[in-house]
This record gives sequence, structure tokens and C-alpha cells, in this order.
Amino acid sequence: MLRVAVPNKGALSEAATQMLKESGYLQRRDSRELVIADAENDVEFFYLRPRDIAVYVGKGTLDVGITGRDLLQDSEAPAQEVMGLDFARSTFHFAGPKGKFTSIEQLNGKRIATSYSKLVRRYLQENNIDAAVTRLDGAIESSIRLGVADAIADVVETGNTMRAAGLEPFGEALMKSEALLIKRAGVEDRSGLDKLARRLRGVLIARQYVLMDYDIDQALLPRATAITPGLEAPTISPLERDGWVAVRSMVPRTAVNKIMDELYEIGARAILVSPIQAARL
Ligand SMILES: Nc1ncnc2c1ncn2[C@@H]1O[C@H](COP(=O)(O)OP(=O)(O)OP(=O)(O)O)[C@@H](O)[C@H]1O
Ligand SMILES: O=P(O)(O)OC[C@H]1O[C@H](OP(=O)(O)OP(=O)(O)O)[C@H](O)[C@@H]1O
Ligand SMILES: [Mg+2]
Repeated sequence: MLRVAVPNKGALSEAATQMLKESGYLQRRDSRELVIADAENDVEFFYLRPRDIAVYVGKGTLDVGITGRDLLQDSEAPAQEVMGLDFARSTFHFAGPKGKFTSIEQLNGKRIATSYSKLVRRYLQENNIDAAVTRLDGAIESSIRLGVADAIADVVETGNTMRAAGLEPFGEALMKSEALLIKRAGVEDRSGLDKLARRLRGVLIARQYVLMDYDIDQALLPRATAITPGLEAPTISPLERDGWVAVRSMVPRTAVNKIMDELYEIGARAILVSPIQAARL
């Protein structure tokens, strides 16, 4: 049985469970359940603290897990990325009171609070900055006002939490994070991992792409297929109308209207868009 670690709380939890459900796996119904076996798919899910997941996977106690790239890097566990899961996207930034810091060199001799102390210490070392790092569990934004730090390093999504605390980020982002599927580093893939990864990839495709159908004069096909190259190649079918063909192609959901406009302008007609229910590529 493939043993999979799933975040039990926090920003990753709901989206991870939802993605596994869409991949056809049994998920817990009660947030107090700590483990659930999906016998039909030969997978067992363990619900754990997001921070601990890379540790279990790195030790080989569990085969794979879902966690954030920032948490993985902060854990320093021997685990590696299998694939990005396109949720819980965030950046990781230093921040200080508005107007106080403009560059990371100014952190020399200062106190920095963060929940990601190993990641931050590594970054400071690489940049030859000597600062005192204090690890706090959460609500890091309050640490400056409360007098335990001069600056913080924390997760930023919208930036609302920082702004509300009167802080602003400075310097480049220490990293970009998203939810990941991870496995133990340097070992052969456990049987069943390829199927899990393929199913998750199918969900990503169904979320990120739509199917686009249109009719076009055959002479314009090269121009049309340059606009909709598809993932591999578009499907071309004959039409009864002389010299015209029907084209079907996958296109990124975010570009749908722009692509429809471009196709219409070169002469495509009957342009239809439909969602992808599920995919296995
Ligand atoms: N507001 C957010 N938007 C996007 N991703 C986020 C956000 N907050 C945290 N994350 C991501 O979620 C992961 C942190 O998981 P964690 O469970 O610690 O979240 P949390 O919401 O801080 O939980 P808790 O505060 O209960 O510990 C990291 O990968 C982080 O980048
Ligand atoms: O840029 P934003 O959209 O405001 O999101 C970022 C905030 O979200 C997370 O906090 P969370 O709610 O998890 O609280 P915590 O600090 O107690 O973990 C993170 O630690 C930031 O504080
Ligand atoms: Mg948090």
C-alpha cells in the first residue's frame, strides 16, 4: 500500500484533500480522523501537521506527501519535489516597519522573527549577513510591535496581513512557494506513486485547460494551429462544407477569450469552448 501524508490543518489542508478527492481517492469525512485506508486504490492517507510531512517522508516512514516548498526547504529533510500542485502559491519575504528598511544589508546586527528559521538562516549566511534569528510559531507580523524583533521573514500571498500590521516587504523574495507532492530523496519510486502522480496531473490539466472546437478554411490551418497548438497537436476532422475543417485543441483556461478573438479575426467560426471533466495524458 502506498502511504501518503496529507496536511491535517492550515492553509494547505482543504485544497489538498479536495485535489485527492478529484483524483478519485477516498478522503476522511471527519477532521478528527488521523488515518484512512483506500483499499480499492491501494493507498493509505495519514493526516499530519504540514510541517512534519517532509520529516516523515524524508525518513521513509511514509512514501510521499503533500506540503509547501517553503516547509520542505525549511525542514532540511532528505525529501524532493515530485510535482507542483498549483495551490497555496506564496512568496517569502523580509519585511519591516514602513520606510525603515530598503535592502537586506541593513539587517546586519538586527533581530529577525520567523517561523522558517532554517530557511532564513541559510539565506542570511549565503548573503553574508549577520543577524539574530528567532523562531516563532505564527502571527509573526506582531513580533516587531511587541518588541522581540526589528524585522520579520514570512509568507506573503496578498500582502494584506503585512499591510494591516504596518509592515512592508523589502529586498528580493527569498523563495516562491506552492504546494508540492514530495518523496524521499534518492530512492527508487514506490509502486503506486506513478499512478498517484498521473491522477494528480489529470486534475491539474482539467483545472488549467479547456477544449476549444472551431471550423476554419483549410487554407488558414497553419495560422489557426499556431494560435492553438494544443498540448501535443490539435485534432483536425473533415467537414461537409468544401475546403473547411473542424479543429479541436486544448487551450489554457486563462487565455480562452484572447484565443477566441484571434481565431475569429483570422476567419474561424463556430468557436466552442467546453470544460475538461477529467484527463489522463
Ligand atoms: N495566505 C496564504 N496563501 C497561500 N499560501 C499560504 C498562506 N499561508 C500559508 N501558506 C502556505 O501554507 C503552508 C503553511 O502551512 P501551515 O499549515 O503552516 O499554514 P498555516 O495557515 O500557517 O497554518 P497554521 O497557521 O495553522 O500553522 C506554506 O507552504 C505556506 O507557503
Ligand atoms: O499575504 P496574505 O494574503 O495576508 O497572507 C499571508 C499570511 O497568511 C499566513 O498566515 P496565517 O493566517 O496562516 O496565520 P499564522 O501567521 O498564524 O500562521 C502567513 O503566515 C501570513 O501571515
Ligand atoms: Mg500560518
